Amino acid sequence: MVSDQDVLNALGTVLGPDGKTPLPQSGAIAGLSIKDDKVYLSIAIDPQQAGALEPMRAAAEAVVKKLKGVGNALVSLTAEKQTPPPAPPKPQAPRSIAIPGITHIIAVSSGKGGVGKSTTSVNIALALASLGWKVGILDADIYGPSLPRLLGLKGQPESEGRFMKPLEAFGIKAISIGFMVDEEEPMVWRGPMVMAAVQQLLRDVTWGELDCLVVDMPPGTGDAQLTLAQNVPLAGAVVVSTPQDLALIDARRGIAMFNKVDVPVLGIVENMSYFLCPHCGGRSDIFAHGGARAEAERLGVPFLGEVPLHMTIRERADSGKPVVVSEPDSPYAKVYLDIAGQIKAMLEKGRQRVAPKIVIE
Ligand SMILES: Nc1ncnc2c1ncn2[C@@H]1O[C@H](COP(=O)(O)OP(=O)(O)OP(=O)(O)O)[C@@H](O)[C@H]1O
Repeated sequence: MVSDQDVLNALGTVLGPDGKTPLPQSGAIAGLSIKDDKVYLSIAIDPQQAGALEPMRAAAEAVVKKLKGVGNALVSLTAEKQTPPPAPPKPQAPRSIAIPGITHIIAVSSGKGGVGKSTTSVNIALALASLGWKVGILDADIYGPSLPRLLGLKGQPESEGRFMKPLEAFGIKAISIGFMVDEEEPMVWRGPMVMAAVQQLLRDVTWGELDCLVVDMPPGTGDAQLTLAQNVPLAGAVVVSTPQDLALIDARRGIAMFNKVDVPVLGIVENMSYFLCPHCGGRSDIFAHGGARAEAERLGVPFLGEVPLHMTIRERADSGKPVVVSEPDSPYAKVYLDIAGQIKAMLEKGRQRVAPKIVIE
């Protein structure tokens, strides 16, 4: 069967809407899905240009159809509506196709880097597993894939035909975008490229049956993050922030991004909320903790919990044995278990994603 990468390689010979940049790098690929031998591709364009860009659409369809293993290809031009429709919102079919076997997919995101998003993702994933769920984690952090380090994983995933077998640690399945790129090779990721790589990690991996797949998103709210939030069939998103005002401004942007694409925000986690001294156990509110709780209240999203800044959390995370599994009875593990419990309850209650409004021209 043909892969997303094969399709993108073939599309490299077709110029995108500006007539200069190859389609995969043009930023215009809005969606790609492959079902058996059928390829569905959508290209985002300015609706005014629908007629002029028909030859581009036809050329893209032709090159994909020519690929070995492709029985049929359907390429469509799409455009997000420029002016909001006055009609009341109606539930729509989800734009992104669900992944068979996976019940819920959640994103863990942060408005900026370095706030402890990956540490939080891994501990939440492990906490969900210890609450009895079958869990997977997908590290989509293009700027610094850290899952292998956090879970103490070594080696590459084995392939099973055209599928990749996820690695396993502490009972959860794990795959990282780090496996798809050469670390030595600098590369500029565009939103659609991230999406193509993530689609591959979502769909070409033998995840099996999962109650929840946790996606560790790239930090920030740019093009790559927006494309991901829009195209992965997310049941919800968790936003991680530190308590400083600046981080909270970024967290607010993150929440706005998910609101824009109608992904429900399951809540905010305040990481490095307060400092717990490893010697005397005393607590210091270094960054004037509590900002994220206030922000969550202001924005009307749930506040999931405060994770202290503590040596043990860092040491355990950085040595590949996160606190939730290495010190399950510690107060730090309890914080993550409590957060995971709230997430699990919300997902079980079935807060459904409402898909963004898309117009097919
Ligand atoms: N609550 C915490 N207490 C102590 N150290 C922490 C805590 N959370 C994260 N850290 C440490 O902070 C560093 C950055 O964390 P992490 O890699 O999870 O951040 P990130 O937001 O995913 O970063 P990036 O966006 O750059 O990938 C790591 O060394 C991690 O161990």
